[in-house]
Amino acid sequence: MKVGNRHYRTIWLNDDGRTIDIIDQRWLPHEFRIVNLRNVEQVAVAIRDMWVRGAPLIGVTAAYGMAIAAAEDASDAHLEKTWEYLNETRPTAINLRWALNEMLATLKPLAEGDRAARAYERAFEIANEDVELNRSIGRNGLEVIRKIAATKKPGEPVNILTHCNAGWLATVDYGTATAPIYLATEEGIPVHVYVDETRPRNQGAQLTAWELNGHGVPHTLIVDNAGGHLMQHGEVDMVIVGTDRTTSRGDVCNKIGTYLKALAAKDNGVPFYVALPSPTIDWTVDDGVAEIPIEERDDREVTHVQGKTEDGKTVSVRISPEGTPGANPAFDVTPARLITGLITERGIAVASTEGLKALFPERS
Ligand SMILES: CSC[C@H]1O[C@H](OP(=O)(O)O)[C@H](O)[C@@H]1O
Repeated sequence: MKVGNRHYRTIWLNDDGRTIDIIDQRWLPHEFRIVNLRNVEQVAVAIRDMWVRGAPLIGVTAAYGMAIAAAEDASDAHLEKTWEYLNETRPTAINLRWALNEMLATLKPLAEGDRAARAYERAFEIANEDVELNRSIGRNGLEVIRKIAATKKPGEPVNILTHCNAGWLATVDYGTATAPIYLATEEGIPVHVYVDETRPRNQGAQLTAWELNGHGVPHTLIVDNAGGHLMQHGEVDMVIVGTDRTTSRGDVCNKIGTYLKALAAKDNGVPFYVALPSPTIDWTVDDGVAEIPIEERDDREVTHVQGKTEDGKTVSVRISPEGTPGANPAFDVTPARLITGLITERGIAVASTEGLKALFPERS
């Protein structure tokens, strides 16, 4: 996506042809920092500590991590050890395991001497596939926005609420939930986005707001707890969010707080859509609440908040008393019954086993 007058992806191969460069998202919106990841350990830290985040981007970063590993030592043992090491970085987004499996399946049939080159090639392919999947999600989601726009008075915007960041920063480019918003804006359909701040890591306030600003999309930052009130007062025409893992029956695991938005949307008759590329579907899992591991992050993310001082320093300050512990589940699961539609690269599926199999018959 364009940042100033330059087009960026969130991750790319460094000119040295071996290491990878990423946008270090911890410093946005105040600083746009690019960092170079030189080895598998640095890739693991970048994923675990959310220098990069977002299910598809986590997967692509891990894929490049496998390529760096293959360049170090292309033996089965080293690749399998790297698989384990990177798979442990974050437990919830299925794209991480999907990408690692994809890389192992690509490399193991090859002679060791051919593995490194193919690994970088495959990682780059996965990155490009992500961009194409997101463009398709954008086109399919645009239909939903167009239909709502047709019910509005001329010039009146389609009011969309989104939670966390499922934008281009969560993927290689375009995003999932934001892709239809970007296409609608480019087509001249008036849209306005309510951006949930998304405590505790504030991906909405710090990342989605930054993205929408950069793309000229009208938006308003709101506290997470305001969404239900806005829906009660007819201020929200639709909700669109991303997902870190969607089950074979359409249960959706996403950033903590998504479930509460879905409940409010159901109670107020507001359409609730989830945008996802098919690698985010975990066909081996049925009941999301019972089966999806929910990442528990450091409670310091709850007891402290990061911001920028007036003199430009990024600081983290405590907001609760010393000694008050925090609980920090990073995701929750929205049951399929609360979801209006799953916007995939192949079209919009009803959130059900049958709905997903209709779009992905090869999974029947
Ligand atoms: C397009 S996936 C985006 C998804 O990932 C985010 O989680 P995190 O920032 O912790 O990686 C959030 O759940 C987004 O909806």
